[in-house]
Amino acid sequence: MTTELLETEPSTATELFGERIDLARRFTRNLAEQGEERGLIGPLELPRLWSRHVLNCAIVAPLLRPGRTGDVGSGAGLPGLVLAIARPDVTLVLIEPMERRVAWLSEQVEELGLDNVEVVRARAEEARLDAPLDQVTARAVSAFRKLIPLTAPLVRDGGELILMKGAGAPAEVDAAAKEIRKFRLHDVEVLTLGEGVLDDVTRVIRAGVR
Ligand SMILES: C[S@@+](CC[C@H](N)C(=O)[O-])C[C@H]1O[C@@H](n2cnc3c(N)ncnc32)[C@H](O)[C@@H]1O
Repeated sequence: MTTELLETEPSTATELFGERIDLARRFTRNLAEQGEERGLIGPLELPRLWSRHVLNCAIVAPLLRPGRTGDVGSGAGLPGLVLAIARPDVTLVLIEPMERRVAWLSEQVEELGLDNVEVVRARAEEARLDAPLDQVTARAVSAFRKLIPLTAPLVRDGGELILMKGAGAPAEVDAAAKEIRKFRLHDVEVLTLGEGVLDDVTRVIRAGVR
């Protein structure tokens, strides 16, 4: 596939990835070259692949604690692979049910030489993990109230959900009152990341898991 339309790398990329910028460039280029034909990104995404996707995910990296973070519904590796590149001190467990997406994720782990990623082919509600996770991320998987039962059971007591959301995040929190109580989430907040840094801010619902 042609990568002529690939967005010029924004200068913020180097700030967000530091010395790991070359890995981020390789991942972005691989996604630009193969993403559309492999059904990972839509045809209109190349001109905004850095700003709307890769950087939008990288801005979340400082929220991760050292330990094991799951990414439910990783798809193309957003945010899971981007976070693994930005945070080599964190192990990312990518939980994705679709075989061809799992194949892509595994290939990228190998190609980029990432030693802090585990790929698990499963639906989140059926995933059998060795140990509870410290945190779980998800992006563009489903509404918060539906994500809670998929993600909270995977997280240890004292861990967190970090769910990437759009402008409707506050309304999603309001709509999830029943699930928040049922799964004993606490300190549920909507964060806005990247103001003045990214073209489009990133919104995150962060919640503690008891
Ligand atoms: C719209 S894609 C988003 C992919 C990626 N997170 C992104 O932001 O580009 C949703 C992904 O969630 C996965 N998915 C759907 N239901 C799931 C479930 N119950 N458990 C884990 N993954 C799921 C799909 O296979 C798909 O890869």
